[in-house]
Amino acid sequence: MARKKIALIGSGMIGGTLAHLAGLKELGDIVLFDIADGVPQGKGLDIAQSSPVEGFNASLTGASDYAAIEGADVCIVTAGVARKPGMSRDDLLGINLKVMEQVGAGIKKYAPNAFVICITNPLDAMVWALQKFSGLPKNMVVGMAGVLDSARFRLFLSEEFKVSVQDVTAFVLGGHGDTMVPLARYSTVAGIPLTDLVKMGWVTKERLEEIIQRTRDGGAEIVGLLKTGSAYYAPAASAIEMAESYLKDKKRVLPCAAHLSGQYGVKDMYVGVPTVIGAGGVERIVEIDLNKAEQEAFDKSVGAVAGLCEACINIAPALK
Ligand SMILES: NC(=O)C1=CN([C@@H]2O[C@H](COP(=O)(O)OP(=O)(O)OC[C@H]3O[C@@H](n4cnc5c(N)ncnc54)[C@H](O)[C@@H]3O)[C@@H](O)[C@H]2O)C=CC1
Ligand SMILES: O=C([O-])CC(=O)C(=O)O
Repeated sequence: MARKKIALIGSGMIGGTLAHLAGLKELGDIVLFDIADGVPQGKGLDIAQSSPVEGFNASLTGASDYAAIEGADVCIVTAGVARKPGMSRDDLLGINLKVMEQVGAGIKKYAPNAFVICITNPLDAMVWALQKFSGLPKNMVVGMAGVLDSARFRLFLSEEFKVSVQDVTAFVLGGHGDTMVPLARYSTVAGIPLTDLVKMGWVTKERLEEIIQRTRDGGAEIVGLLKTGSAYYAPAASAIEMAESYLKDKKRVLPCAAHLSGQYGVKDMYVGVPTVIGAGGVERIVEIDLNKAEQEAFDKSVGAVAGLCEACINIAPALK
């Protein structure tokens, strides 16, 4: 069986890490694309030279011409700019929207059958715009954020409880911004909801709220430490988990920014919700029951994303 083809559009910090992980996991042959000529070629060659040592088989090439992504099975988009200390993700909207227009045209022309995972920020608005610019089916274009935000929540919880990260599950819904909604009721340690763990005395409500706030600020915490850009190891690992679920038809239940057409009362927007990712792309949107407080927090987050989509339409009226 021929290998799958994975196109990485944007070969910066996340793009390079994606290429390394996709190689190590033998997900397929990898094409790195970037407008910075030499960077995708250099990173591709460097990672290819690690393959004899690591023992993986994959071709890694770099390109600055969209023709190189022709026939890709998966495209992972990180093209654009990342924030620096003092900026919010939303400050990136204007510049990254223009990048999404170019990327959308490239994917439409050369990889119309791909499963597309957008990572570029502000995530929910950028994936929404990318789907429209590319014209690909809505179930084949998805945004990565919930897996990362949930991974951060899981890590912080595992450290608090001194248990394995493997035994902690978490769901973070809503937009990938300050209004994201980490759901205590649907996050568990070995199947026990956090709300029960509060009753069992494992953690106080106040401490749990601190952990939830740290999760919401997870991206900013790393931007503040790095000073030159934002997180890339965990974001890359999260997108690879999504790509693998598609390529291997694993049907993982993962929180992703997915196109909603009435689910959760939301129409024609991308917002983080639990999804099933398999060979059919986003095969299902899982509609969980939200209590009043959870619904209010989700609605507030949806409102923030709607504002960003409006801002996109003001810049690019064709998105309407
Ligand atoms: N969704 C999420 O959870 C996360 C999103 N991000 C976002 O991912 C994006 C990428 O982050 P990094 O890889 O750290 O940034 P980076 O700056 O290291 O890489 C971005 C790359 O995009 C390239 N690029 C710029 N304009 C382009 C264009 N028109 N066409 C093709 N390539 C272009 C640049 O040359 C650069 O190599 C940022 O917008 C960042 O905010 C970062 C972490 C998590
Ligand atoms: O914080 C940022 O700018 C990058 C990001 O989205 C994250 O790490 O969650």
